[in-house]
Amino acid sequence: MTTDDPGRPAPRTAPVQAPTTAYEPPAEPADRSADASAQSPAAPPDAVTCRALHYAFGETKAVDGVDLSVRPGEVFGLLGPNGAGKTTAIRCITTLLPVPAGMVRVFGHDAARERMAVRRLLGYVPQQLSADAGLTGRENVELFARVFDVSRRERAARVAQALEAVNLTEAANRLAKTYSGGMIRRLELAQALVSAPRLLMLDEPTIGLDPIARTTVWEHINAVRAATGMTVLVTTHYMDEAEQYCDRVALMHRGRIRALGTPNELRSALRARRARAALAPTAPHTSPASPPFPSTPRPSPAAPAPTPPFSSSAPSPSTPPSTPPSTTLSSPPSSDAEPTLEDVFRDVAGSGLDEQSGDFRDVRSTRRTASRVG
Ligand SMILES: Nc1ncnc2c1ncn2[C@@H]1O[C@H](COP(=O)(O)OP(=O)(O)OP(=O)(O)O)[C@@H](O)[C@H]1O
Repeated sequence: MTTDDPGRPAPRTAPVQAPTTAYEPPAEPADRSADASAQSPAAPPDAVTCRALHYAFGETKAVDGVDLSVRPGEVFGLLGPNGAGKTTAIRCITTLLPVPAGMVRVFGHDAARERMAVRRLLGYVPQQLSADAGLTGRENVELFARVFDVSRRERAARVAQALEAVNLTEAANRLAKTYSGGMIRRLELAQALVSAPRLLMLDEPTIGLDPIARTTVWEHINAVRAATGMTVLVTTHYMDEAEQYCDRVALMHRGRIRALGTPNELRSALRARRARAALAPTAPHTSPASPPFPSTPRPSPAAPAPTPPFSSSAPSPSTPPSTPPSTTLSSPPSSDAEPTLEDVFRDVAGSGLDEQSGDFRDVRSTRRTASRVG
């Protein structure tokens, strides 16, 4: 592990830098480490390597051939609409869902063959509530310390450190049921941190929180990361969070990764595609070179918490799907505006995003998560 100055904000750039090519559809992700065998034997292993990862629930292909590598020390964001397969991928990496040998490695350990070794390296904050409302904050963290086999000698100090890291020392002796949504998320973070993980996995860590609580959660994540060099793998619906806090992101849709790179690389690649499209001869729009749909409106400032851009496109019985504007390649809509990450997503995911993202189960589970912390 590397040690940085804990007082300094975490760097936006991953400590381990290797040239990355932003993905351009329809090719496979161009990330240099998508192929683990490309790493030299002497190179330190990636924090996470997935090779052709797939997982199905019956007929539903939740994850459908994902190749990605998360580098040690980076904050890696897995983005996508409801039902994209983010949680399933995360659960495969945590070993909670079984996968065949060779598909997932965590710091070089195979998730199928070395399950316990993988688990010892992980801290995991699931979408579902993992804190016990009837216990105090401290008791909740102590419970996790025991479950994760923190030695009895170290336990009290580690629990105190974890609570301190998320600014819950003062509230530690209160029952968790008296905590606000933001405090519960921070408590869950303390639970995950108590085992001093090398890889922290967070599934929608800020869903349902107000903007201030969201920022606070991220500040704590970043402070711990800066102090310990831990790697963070996070799923989120919030594009703005990904832009601000993630070194690299993978955009996931229908079980597959559609784009992978730094937010800047992905935006630049879209800018270049739009420029090429603008130079091309006029033709009816059939390619994903320009966004087929107008951008999702930004959430209303009056809303208690920002609406995830993706969930607003979930199917609704009363809202018909938006109609694509008729457009040509020589006049892509908003081609001169600076593209956002959401534009990139719409570009690579195409028209399926609005109409078919997330079924009832997916939307319901997101809403449940949001309401239980809200
Ligand atoms: N336990 C399950 N049984 C059956 N199907 C499931 C189960 N869990 C997930 N799925 C399906 O697998 C697909 C991927 O779901 P997953 O929860 O991984 O997506 P997600 O991107 O994490 O979505 P969300 O943002 O809503 O959490 C969806 O079609 C979902 O309905």
